[in-house]
Amino acid sequence: MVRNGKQYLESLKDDRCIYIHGERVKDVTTHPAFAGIVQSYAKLYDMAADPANEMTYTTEDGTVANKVFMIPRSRDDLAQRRRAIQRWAEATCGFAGRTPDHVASFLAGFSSYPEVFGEYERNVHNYYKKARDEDLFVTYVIIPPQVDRSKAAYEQEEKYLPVGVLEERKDGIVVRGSQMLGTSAAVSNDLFVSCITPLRPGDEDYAVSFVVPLNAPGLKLYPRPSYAMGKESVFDYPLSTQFDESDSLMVFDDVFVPWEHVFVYRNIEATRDQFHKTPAHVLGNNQAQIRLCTKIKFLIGIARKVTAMGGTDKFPQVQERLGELASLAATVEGMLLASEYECMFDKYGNARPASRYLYGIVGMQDQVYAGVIKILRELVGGGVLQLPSSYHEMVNEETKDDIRQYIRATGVDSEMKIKLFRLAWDVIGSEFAGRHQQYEMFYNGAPFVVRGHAFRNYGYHEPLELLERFLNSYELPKA
Ligand SMILES: Cc1cc2nc3c(=O)[nH]c(=O)nc-3n(C[C@H](O)[C@H](O)[C@H](O)COP(=O)(O)OP(=O)(O)OC[C@H]3O[C@@H](n4cnc5c(N)ncnc54)[C@H](O)[C@@H]3O)c2cc1C
Repeated sequence: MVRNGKQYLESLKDDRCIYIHGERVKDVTTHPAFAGIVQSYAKLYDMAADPANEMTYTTEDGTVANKVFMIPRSRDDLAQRRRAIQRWAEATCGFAGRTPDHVASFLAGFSSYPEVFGEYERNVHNYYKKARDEDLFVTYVIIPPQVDRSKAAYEQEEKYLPVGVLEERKDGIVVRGSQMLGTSAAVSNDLFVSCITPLRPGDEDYAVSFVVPLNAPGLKLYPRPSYAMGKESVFDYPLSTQFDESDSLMVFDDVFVPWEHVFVYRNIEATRDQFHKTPAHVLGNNQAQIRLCTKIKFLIGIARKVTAMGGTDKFPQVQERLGELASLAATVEGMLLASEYECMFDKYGNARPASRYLYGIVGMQDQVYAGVIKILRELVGGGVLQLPSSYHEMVNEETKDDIRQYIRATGVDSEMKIKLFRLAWDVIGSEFAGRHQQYEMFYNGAPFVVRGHAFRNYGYHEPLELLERFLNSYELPKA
């Protein structure tokens, strides 16, 4: 089954426990902090449910599901999956990072490589099929809260700061503690919980993975401030109002998890292997790179239009900067397509995007995004700040003529100019924009972590062979 937007909205009315700006949220679908993103996600579900968008496929079990849940078995599967993910990314201009396709990719990866989960393998399969066939929106928290990064989980000053096993029961486990940083968790159905940072011997109580519904008793969400709230119009803040996914600290106040929702239990090796031995991490990162590629294209569109509007694109220096943007965008897209073209097949027949190219771009992502923003900032100049404080000045009889007269571009009316420059500000300067710079730098791990992926996945045999061949081609001269 593929849900539509209305079904998604209904599924969120479940009395989940969210505290924001001093109050407990009664209905996440109508609360001003979340209503914008909920509507945006509802549109994604409507898109997927519309056959014209070709986002569904028939599963190995004969059911019909969204392609974002697909286990790719060929290069063509990867391409089909990419096109489905790209449709969603285009609908949010790449500004929604934790759309349902992200964790759907992880779940597909888990289910496609069962041996890692040992006795819990059936739970993984069953849950994957449930999420796929009920079209569930699953998000994740896989990072312990920031307390003391120099210590192992078991060495922290209290036992249940990161989430860990409090009690084992006949019918399941009880967990206590917290985890960062649930992007979109407030507006999803289920939460996958685990730990992707390295665990050490002694950390067994934290070496778990499981899923819980967002309304599980004892589960509490503390989102950061909303960037949508207080923004009166989409015109003034087109991204903040529509795509603020929210990020929440998740608190597990003795949450019960039935055994059928446990994937890994007190097993350090399996906690690590679920991400890196299965295709989960590559598929999740492949989704993230498809989104990034779309986002950068969108930003380049803004740069191109801003410079054309101001006539600056006629200057060679500006063309050089646009060329720099073009190179960055083409590098991201090229690496994405190369990872698909050079995909590898594991022993279960899963098609995995080639890690050299995938992690090559993952390792540069913070620099690429920061580079694009820097150039865009340079190209828009102070134009983003010579705008009136809100759309009111554009419609108020007393002020609208001044605005129309002085905020303009050759051949472009003031409404179009302000619309574009407002959008540019929401990309480079608003709180929403700042959060996105933090997001692209950290959502996948700190920069030293992502560059570690690039280091481990490059495959140095080829350059070393090249080097050896050359070194062996000459010798020490005889005396
Ligand atoms: C906007 C946003 C959304 C996010 N969404 C999610 C989500 O949905 N789910 C989820 O699970 N996580 C999410 N995260 C969390 C993300 O995974 C973490 O931010 C990331 O793993 C890095 O952890 P940290 O932020 O605690 O940084 P830290 O690990 O504390 O690192 C901060 C800095 O300290 C230094 N440092 C720390 N440790 C070391 C070390 N061992 N060696 C050298 N230097 C070190 C580095 O300079 C590093 O950049 C999100 C983060 C952001 C910013």
